[in-house]
Amino acid sequence: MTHNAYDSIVIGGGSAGMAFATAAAKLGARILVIERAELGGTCVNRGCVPKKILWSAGQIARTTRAAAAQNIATKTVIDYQALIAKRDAHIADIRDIYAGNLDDAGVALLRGQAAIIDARTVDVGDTTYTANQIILACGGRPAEMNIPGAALLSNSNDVLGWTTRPDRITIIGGGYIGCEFAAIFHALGSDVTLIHNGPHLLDTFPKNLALHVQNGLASSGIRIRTEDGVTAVKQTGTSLGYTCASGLTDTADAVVAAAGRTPNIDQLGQFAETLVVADTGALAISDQFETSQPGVYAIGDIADRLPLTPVATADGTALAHMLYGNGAEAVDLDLVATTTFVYPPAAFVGETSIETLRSGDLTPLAQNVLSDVDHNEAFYQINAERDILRGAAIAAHGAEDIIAMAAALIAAKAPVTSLTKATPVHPSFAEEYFTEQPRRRR
Ligand SMILES: Cc1cc2nc3c(=O)[nH]c(=O)nc-3n(C[C@H](O)[C@H](O)[C@H](O)COP(=O)(O)OP(=O)(O)OC[C@H]3O[C@@H](n4cnc5c(N)ncnc54)[C@H](O)[C@@H]3O)c2cc1C
Ligand SMILES: NC(=O)c1ccc[n+]([C@@H]2O[C@H](COP(=O)([O-])OP(=O)(O)OC[C@H]3O[C@@H](n4cnc5c(N)ncnc54)[C@H](O)[C@@H]3O)[C@@H](O)[C@H]2O)c1
Repeated sequence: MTHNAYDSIVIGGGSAGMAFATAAAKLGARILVIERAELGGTCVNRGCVPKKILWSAGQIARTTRAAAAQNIATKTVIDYQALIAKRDAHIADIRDIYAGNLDDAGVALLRGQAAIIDARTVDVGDTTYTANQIILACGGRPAEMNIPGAALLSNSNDVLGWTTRPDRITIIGGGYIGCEFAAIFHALGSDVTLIHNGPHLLDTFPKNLALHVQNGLASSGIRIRTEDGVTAVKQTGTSLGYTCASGLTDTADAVVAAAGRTPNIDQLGQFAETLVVADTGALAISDQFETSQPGVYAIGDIADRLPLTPVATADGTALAHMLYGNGAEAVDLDLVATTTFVYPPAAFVGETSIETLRSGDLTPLAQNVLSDVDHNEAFYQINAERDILRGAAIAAHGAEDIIAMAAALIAAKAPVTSLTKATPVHPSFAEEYFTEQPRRRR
């Protein structure tokens, strides 16, 4: 049977697909979304949302532990099962809201695994659907590791599905996911080892910020092994035994692979093999999100952009306006703020390898009374070019919010002097770099 009632077929109901579909439908287009699993995709079900809820619980555990160490509170132990139940109920609500949003916008939703037949045709099971454009918003999945015993490894999907917390966890890969899981599970009470193949963690972050995070994780009690990797895993009684390239052997209750992600291009049928792939492994696209096949577009993690939710969402919305509205521009990747949710969170935006106006480690006055027993110092770096703000890196409580303000100043090409014109709050972290830094420079 063939259905031909659509302007665009969207494969994938995650952040990118949802944003495109609702925006395009509101512009009057007839849209079909095909989703094989839960609406909301990675971010809602297996990424940002469940992770940030665990991170928040870890924050509570750390703060109360610090307060208990200073004899001003009793220690709090997080009930992991209750936390997971509450988290999953919250996620189910988000999925319902997403289904309602599609319905309200008049988007048709089909559950199933889609395969592209040609630039206008998609099959789901025995049924064929055609449209003027096909939008690939299929996201990615955890990269598999090709080592003996790989089947014993957990990936980020498994970790965020855990209903009990392992006591001893080893994590392979010191990128966003590895650092976040290490910080969160250590905060919740697990013994954590983090093994990374590069010279330092977070190799896509400004080096000073990455080293600050690494020192913080290490001084909180996480064992970090750089320039190493896991070469084999095996079952050893009730634990897992593993061997490293360096020759080290150890055991853990869970060994987690956090060694990158693979775009879901290979699950779309033979036609997808004709699409040109960029060096990153994601689909090469034009400024208008078109792949190498005219009429086939790619947005979100499957496209060669930045694999972050706000980029997926903004690109989805932009493509809808390009195809059905008055046009739009893709977001400027140089102005995307990003954060790794460790303690405190570490964020950066813009150009951080040019002239550093000032940078340093701080123990903010505002936090002294309740500073954690382990490492909890803040870090900041402000970069400028010819007295125009160009970049910022911050590790501090609230960095994920502060960095958005820095991004706005940088987008506005604000002069460095704008930092001194406004007066920040006291006591606060902001006063340390908003006020003192430019004044000291003069
Ligand atoms: C553990 C973790 C934590 C993260 N934390 C953050 C964070 O804090 N902040 C941030 O900005 N980003 C974070 N990310 C990244 C963020 O989740 C992704 O960038 C974002 O979800 C990408 O959205 P997407 O729509 O491109 O893909 P997805 O959300 O993966 O959606 C793709 C959808 O397509 C469906 N699909 C795939 N193939 C087919 C097919 N053939 N047929 C039908 N359906 C198909 C999938 O089931 C899926 O639902 C995190 C990622 C992970 C893994
Ligand atoms: N807070 C956030 O915004 C957030 C959180 C999680 C994920 N994400 C997104 O998801 C993407 C994927 O995250 P990720 O952490 O899986 O990937 P990543 O690419 O950020 O980090 C993976 C790291 O693992 C290391 N590695 C690879 N193979 C290894 C091996 N065999 N042994 C030891 N180390 C190895 C790599 O050097 C790399 O630094 C990120 O790039 C990011 O865009 C964002």
